[in-house]
Amino acid sequence: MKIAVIGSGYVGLVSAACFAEIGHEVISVDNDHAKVNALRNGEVPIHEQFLPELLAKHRGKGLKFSTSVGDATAWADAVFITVGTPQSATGEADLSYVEAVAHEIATAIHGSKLVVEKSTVPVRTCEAIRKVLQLCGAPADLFSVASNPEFLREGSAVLDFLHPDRIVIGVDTEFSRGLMEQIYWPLTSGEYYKRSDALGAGPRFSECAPLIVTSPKSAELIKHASNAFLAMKISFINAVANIAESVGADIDEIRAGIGADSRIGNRFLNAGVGYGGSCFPKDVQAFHAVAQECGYRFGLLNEVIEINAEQRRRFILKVRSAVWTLRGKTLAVLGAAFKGGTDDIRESPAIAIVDELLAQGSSVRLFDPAALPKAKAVLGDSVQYASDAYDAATGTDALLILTEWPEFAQLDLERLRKAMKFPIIVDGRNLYRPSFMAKAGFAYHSIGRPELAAEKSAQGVRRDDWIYVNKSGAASAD
Ligand SMILES: NC(=O)c1ccc[n+]([C@@H]2O[C@H](COP(=O)([O-])OP(=O)(O)OC[C@H]3O[C@@H](n4cnc5c(N)ncnc54)[C@H](O)[C@@H]3O)[C@@H](O)[C@H]2O)c1
Ligand SMILES: O=c1ccn([C@@H]2O[C@H](COP(=O)(O)OP(=O)(O)O[C@H]3O[C@H](CO)[C@@H](O)[C@H](O)[C@H]3O)[C@@H](O)[C@H]2O)c(=O)[nH]1
Repeated sequence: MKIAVIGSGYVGLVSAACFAEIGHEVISVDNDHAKVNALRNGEVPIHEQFLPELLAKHRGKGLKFSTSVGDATAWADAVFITVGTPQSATGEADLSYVEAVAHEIATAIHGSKLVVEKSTVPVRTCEAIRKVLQLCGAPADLFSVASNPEFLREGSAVLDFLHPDRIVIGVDTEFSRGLMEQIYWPLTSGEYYKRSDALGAGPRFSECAPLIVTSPKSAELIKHASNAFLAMKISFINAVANIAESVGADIDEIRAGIGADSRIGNRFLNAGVGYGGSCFPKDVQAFHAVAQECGYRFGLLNEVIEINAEQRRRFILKVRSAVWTLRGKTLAVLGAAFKGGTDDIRESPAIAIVDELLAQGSSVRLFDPAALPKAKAVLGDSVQYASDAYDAATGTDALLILTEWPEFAQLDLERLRKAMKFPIIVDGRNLYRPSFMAKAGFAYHSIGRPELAAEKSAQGVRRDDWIYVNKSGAASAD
């Protein structure tokens, strides 16, 4: 099958590489000429596991790059739209990029064509795309429009694409259903997983990817509802963590107790500084706007958003409690990305927290394994950039963990403690057990878990005298 993928960002590039991996001929298109040139020259614009390997394997063979939507559309059987749908000033999704691409596609529809909407969009966007294509002169009998929402997560995008929990196709013609089924057949039949070079094959994954066939409108709603539900899970556990914190209970124990109920499950119940990224914040807002437009007041989503915002504010107060006053303090910050495994800082809680710490008079020494170049682009020289976690910790009053990178959960604590002026850690991702950290000589503060005094006598532990551990989670006076 010949597939054009319009937009070579996180979703477009990963989808294009994976479509090539499962045997299709693919053109990945972007209107950013520098990006396309870089891709042609073998550069990989984003940090994503297995993406460099897939690009190297298929570049110039099953996978080509272009800046022309028209040429790629004219050549392809199916054209996937994967451009951004950012949040507009009023909360709803800004569909101007999708619309612009639809205009370009329309002019190149001369033979039978399937247009597939893969960006995250409000319900009825497929309908709108169909109208735009017709208005721009594409003959109605030559094309179909389908919805195929994408559920990949950054950091594990390639494996998520190749081993999905489900593939959702929203179709309303036999033609579009047939083509979509053909495109995903290597995954839904399990043929891909039998290949000796299949990525990520093994007992962790099922033998065939489940296919869910719906109407385009249902598919569009499935995507928004999925993201809103996952965001709700995170806000829910964060709210429970705040209650646990106020009474000295332990959110880890609570999560295990809740998650053992198979109707609930324990995934996506990690308390922390709240969700970020390019999807949840904008998609919860956009879904709320969709509900409003349908005449339904979806107040639950407002609460999800508010709890998430509150979580960042509470974290700042927690840091302030731990170091007494933020003014004049030097803080090590581990993590800039919105989550571990990615260099993406869009809507990152870490960046928002760093901004607030700076505003309240602290200095920051920042380290992230992948996101420093992107962090530099927004933070400039307002912070110092460290070469690793220990460099970041050197001479600091406290260390904050803001991103759940696996390597931040395996730090050499003795080395860290020696590097710091005072052994204080405020962990916004609950990466360590409090009892373990107390034994390692740290005043360790985390989210929704009991605070234990440092056990070892170490330089700076005398500070425990004035470290104010406020059980209600409220701020101490500055
Ligand atoms: N990032 C994720 O993890 C993820 C996962 C699932 C769904 N989504 C959704 O997928 C969509 C894309 O997200 P993303 O993170 O890949 O965005 P992105 O910003 O990383 O990439 C979008 C790309 O589209 C290109 N583009 C914009 N207009 C274009 C045009 N007219 N012609 C050609 N290229 C054009 C941009 O240059 C950019 O490279 C969004 O709707 C998002 O909500 C994202
Ligand atoms: O228990 C958890 C799980 C996640 N997070 C945070 O939630 C945010 C989002 O994480 P994640 O969902 O793993 O990353 P994304 O790459 O944004 O993926 C989400 O958004 C994508 C875009 O729509 C969807 O395709 C995915 O299915 C959906 O998981 C990050 O800030 C995480 O730190 C938590 O705080 N606690």
